[in-house]
Amino acid sequence: MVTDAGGTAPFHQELEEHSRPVWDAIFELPFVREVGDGTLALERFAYFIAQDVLYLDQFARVLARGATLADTPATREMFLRHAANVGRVEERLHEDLAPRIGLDVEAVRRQEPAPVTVAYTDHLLRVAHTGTLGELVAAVLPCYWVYARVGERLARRLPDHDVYRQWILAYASPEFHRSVDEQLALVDRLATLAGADERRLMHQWFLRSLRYEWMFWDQAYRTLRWPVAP
Ligand SMILES: Cc1ncc(C[n+]2csc(CCO)c2C)c(N)n1
Repeated sequence: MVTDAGGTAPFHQELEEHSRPVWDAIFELPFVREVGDGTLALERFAYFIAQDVLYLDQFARVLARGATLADTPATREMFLRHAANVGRVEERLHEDLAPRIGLDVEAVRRQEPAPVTVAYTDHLLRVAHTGTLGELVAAVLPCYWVYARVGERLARRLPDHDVYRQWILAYASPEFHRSVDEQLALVDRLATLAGADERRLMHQWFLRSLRYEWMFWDQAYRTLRWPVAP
C-alpha cells in the first residue's frame, strides 16, 4: 500500500480497496463492454443519455451546495467551477449527441426520471443537504472517479462508432482527469479533518453512490420503466 509522508494511506485508497468488487462489477457491465466495442444498441444509449440529462440537472445543484459548505476559498472556487462545467461540458456533449441519437433534450426534461435516476439523485441531494462537506464529497466522488476509470479503459482501444467514440473521449480527456484529481485530493484532505463517525459515513455514502453508478448503467441496459403506468 502506498502511504503519504505521515505513514498512512490516503483516504481515497482506503475507499478503493473496500469497494473493489463493485469496481470490478462496473467494468464487467454489458453496457460498458458494448460501448467499448461499439455494439451497444442505440436505443439503450439514448435511454442512458435521457436519464443522464435528468441526473445532471440535480448533480449541478449538489455541486452548488458543495460551494455553500466549502471551508476554504479554493474549495469554494473549485465547486463553482465544477458546477458551471456540468452545464458546459456535459450539456454540450448531450446537445451534440442527442440529435444524432434521435433524442429531444427539452422533451426529456418534461419526463419523470426513471427509478434508479430518482434513487441516485435523491441520495445525493439528501447527503448534500443533511451531511457535512466531507460526506458530500464522498457521495459525489464515484461520479467523477468511475467515469475517469471507464473512460481511460475504453480509450485504450476506441470503437468504430462515432457516437460512442466521442462519449469515451470526453471522459478520457486530461481536462476531465484534472477535475477528478481535485476531488480525490479534497476527499483526502477532508478525511484527515474528520472524526471516526464522519469517516464511517463517508465510506457509506461513497459505496452507495458507487453501487448507484453500477445500477444507472444496468437500468439503461434494461431500459427500465416504472411498473404500472397510470
Ligand atoms: C450517472 C452519471 N454519473 C457520472 C457522470 C459523469 N459526470 C457527471 S457530472 C461530472 C462532473 C463534472 O463534469 C461527471 C464526471 C455522468 N455523466 N452520469
